[in-house]
Amino acid sequence: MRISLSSYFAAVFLLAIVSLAVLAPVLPMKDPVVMDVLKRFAGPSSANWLGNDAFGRDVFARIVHGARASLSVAVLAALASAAVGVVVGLIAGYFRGWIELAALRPMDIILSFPPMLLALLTVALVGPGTVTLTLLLSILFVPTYARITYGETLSVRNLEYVDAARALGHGHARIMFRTVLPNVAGPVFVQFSLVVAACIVLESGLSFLGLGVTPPNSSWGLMIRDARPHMGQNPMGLIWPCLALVLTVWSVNRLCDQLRDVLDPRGAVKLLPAPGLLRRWARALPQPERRDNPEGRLLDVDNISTEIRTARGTINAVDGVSLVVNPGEVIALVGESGSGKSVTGFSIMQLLPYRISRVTGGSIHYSRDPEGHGPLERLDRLPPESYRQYRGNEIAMVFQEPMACLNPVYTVGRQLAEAIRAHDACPTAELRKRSIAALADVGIPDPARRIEEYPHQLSGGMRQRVALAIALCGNPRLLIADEPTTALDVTVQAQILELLDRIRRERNIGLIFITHDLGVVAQLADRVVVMYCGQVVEDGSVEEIFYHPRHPYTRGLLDSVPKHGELGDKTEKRLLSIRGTVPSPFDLPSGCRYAPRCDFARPACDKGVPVLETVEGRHTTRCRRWKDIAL
Ligand SMILES: Nc1ncnc2c1ncn2[C@@H]1O[C@H](COP(=O)(O)OP(=O)(O)OP(=O)(O)O)[C@@H](O)[C@H]1O
Repeated sequence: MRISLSSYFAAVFLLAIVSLAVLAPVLPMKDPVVMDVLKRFAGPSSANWLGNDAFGRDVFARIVHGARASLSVAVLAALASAAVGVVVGLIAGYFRGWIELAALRPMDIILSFPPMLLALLTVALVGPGTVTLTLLLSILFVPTYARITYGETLSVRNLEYVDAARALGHGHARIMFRTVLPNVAGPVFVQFSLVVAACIVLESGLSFLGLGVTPPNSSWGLMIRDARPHMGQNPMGLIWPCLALVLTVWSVNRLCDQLRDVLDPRGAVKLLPAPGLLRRWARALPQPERRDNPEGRLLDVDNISTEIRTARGTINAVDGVSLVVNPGEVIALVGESGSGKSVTGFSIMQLLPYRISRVTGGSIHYSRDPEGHGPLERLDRLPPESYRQYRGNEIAMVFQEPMACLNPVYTVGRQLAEAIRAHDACPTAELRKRSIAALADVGIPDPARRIEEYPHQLSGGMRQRVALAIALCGNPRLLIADEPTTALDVTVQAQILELLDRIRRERNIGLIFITHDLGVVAQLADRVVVMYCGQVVEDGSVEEIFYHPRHPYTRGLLDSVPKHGELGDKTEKRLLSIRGTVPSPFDLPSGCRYAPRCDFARPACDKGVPVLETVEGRHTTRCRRWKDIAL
């Protein structure tokens, strides 16, 4: 990134003025308060570089000491207000609800007062002085930071990389400060420059009015106040403090603007350390209910329903879904867009859209025993803090769009290191080695170089491999992959599928593969669960689903797949599409939800929702007519 010449100038000017201000007491300078009436309005000389003011005081010394007062008040106030405002904005935007209300209302109250009026009132009541001024300015500018951070947090909090951080089992504080904050830091930096500038101007204004820094101390506002009555006689007395003021304000703005560009997205802001305490606390939280696991299942989702509240009303995005995953087994969850596949995955991961959705019924059990047959633990009743023990460590998730779920401001190495550290206390010296090994494991060439790169420097396929490497850092035994290949081209798609298959076999991971592409399913899955309008309409082995479908919707999906030799002659015919469209979740048919689009529907199909009937073994269908129709 190119740094402009004006930024260099701003940096040099600020460095000079700040150094002078800090070192003022030890520099061999004139005393800024000592008067010499004989030198009244004397011009610049080798002894007095910028001349003398109306009381014969050295103007250069007063400018430097004025910088000390103006800058310390402004920077301290801007930092204090930033510290409070950013935390308030983050908490309000991240948690929302009543916390949002409680955090933001006081901000609105402060904002409703014009700053100058409030400053005048307070200083008039408390009395002028540097400490009062700093405190006052700090309070005045908290709301501006809070509102900016709040707005930015709202736009970031639902992005996939925040979900991915949750999926890794990170706590709220860690997500807020290490995932969300770096992504909202840009506007906060710009705001910091504006607040410093505004504080310098306000301090000068109040000192000019005699309500800020008090004589004999020096400040730029006081200098302007002293020079104003003599501006005809000695215009330079006014120009020097004004010039110092303008150049400082401009330099701060310029520099913060450039800093924002440097830090986002190709730099990293160092933030709070990992809250290990929260992790330890999570281990002491309520433990799940247990039940026997004679069949050795890894995951047993039984009849879960999930509702989502929208502006138009509440929808049952998932309605009585059951599925079972055994260790090392691949379950493909297929169906058209909006059939509830992702919501099923999010329900298992407890990553449903915050506050607007919840699992309303059914149960989700998971076995932590790597040997199988260990007890099944009930996850759906666990409080979120307890559930975090499972996310990342036991159950991980990869998402459709890797660019959106990788944090754009961190290098690949740092994101891997975070993921590794989230699961075990890996020593810093080993982190790099383990990050490189994790990348090599997902087939990334030259991993030592790649860990130094940012997500935008990688191809789509590589990003997905990185996302997978991050998801695997906690050695999960169940992986939910939500359309991980949809955003990739066909060749890369095939490579990612091969990779998933290899990793699954090597680690005996159970995989729920969410897709709308039956072609992909044939390559990877052991079983297929077909979903339509939030319900499972057919569940069977790959052979049963591909060669002996027992639901007309499954047949329709199969007919929509482009010709694939390995699927047998049934698909080697003209490409068909299912007529009609998926019904709106607000207006679902009262009987079989597929009936309006089904070529085999009879009037009886509209009466009551059909139940899942067993065809044979674990093969089930939600079609009343499966015995009568030839598919
Ligand atoms: N955050 C949300 N707010 C409102 N409705 C939602 C939200 N997320 C999902 N839905 C609704 O829930 C239903 C199921 O959505 P879901 O994303 O699970 O479908 P899907 O089968 O995964 O589709 P796709 O293949 O397009 O991802 C849809 O009707 C969808 O509109």
